[in-house]
Amino acid sequence: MNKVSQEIMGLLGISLGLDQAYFKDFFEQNDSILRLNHYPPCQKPELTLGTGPHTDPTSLTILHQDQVGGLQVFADEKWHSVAPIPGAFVVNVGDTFMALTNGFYKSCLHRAVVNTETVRKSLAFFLCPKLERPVTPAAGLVNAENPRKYPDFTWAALLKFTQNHYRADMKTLVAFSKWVQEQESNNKLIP
Ligand SMILES: O=C(O)CCC(=O)C(=O)O
Ligand SMILES: [Fe+2]
Repeated sequence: MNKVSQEIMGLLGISLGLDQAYFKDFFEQNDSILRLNHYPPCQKPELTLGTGPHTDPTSLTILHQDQVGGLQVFADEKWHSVAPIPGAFVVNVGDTFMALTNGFYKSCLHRAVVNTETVRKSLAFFLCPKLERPVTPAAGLVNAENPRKYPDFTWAALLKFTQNHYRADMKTLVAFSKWVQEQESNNKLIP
């Protein structure tokens, strides 16, 4: 998974006019996460969600879903089911990559629904930067037409924010940026 994600990072760098090595180098050392999601059947699936609408706070997600189906992405103002394809992964951009590209790549809003019949499982690999490495956009992606959109931060701080203060949703990066700026101005007030 690490290797696949590095290759994708090489291609994403090229797509932005950066060197192929740019994001590969950035993520060569990483504090990535592997998570198994387990969704039991539910008698009233219309009253709940397996995973509520959110963007992944991480950088890149490589998701394997079983054949049950349940993943949905939000595009063109509606939810679309992502039908499972045997042997295929679903690849999503997350908030940290959105910040690294100064908003050129957008994180993808998604959710998972449940059903009355069948257990569903998915396995997600989340590519993340090293915990303490500053997340700052590539210089070539910031200019007068595209000013800085997000403050510098560390993955450690965003992870803590989503785990301790704020449940990841569709506005995570905006809420987090505000929180970072508040913390910085509070620190300036303390002599
Ligand atoms: O189970 C799924 O298909 C989605 C899981 C997910 O969005 C997540 O783990 O962040
Ligand atoms: Fe997710």
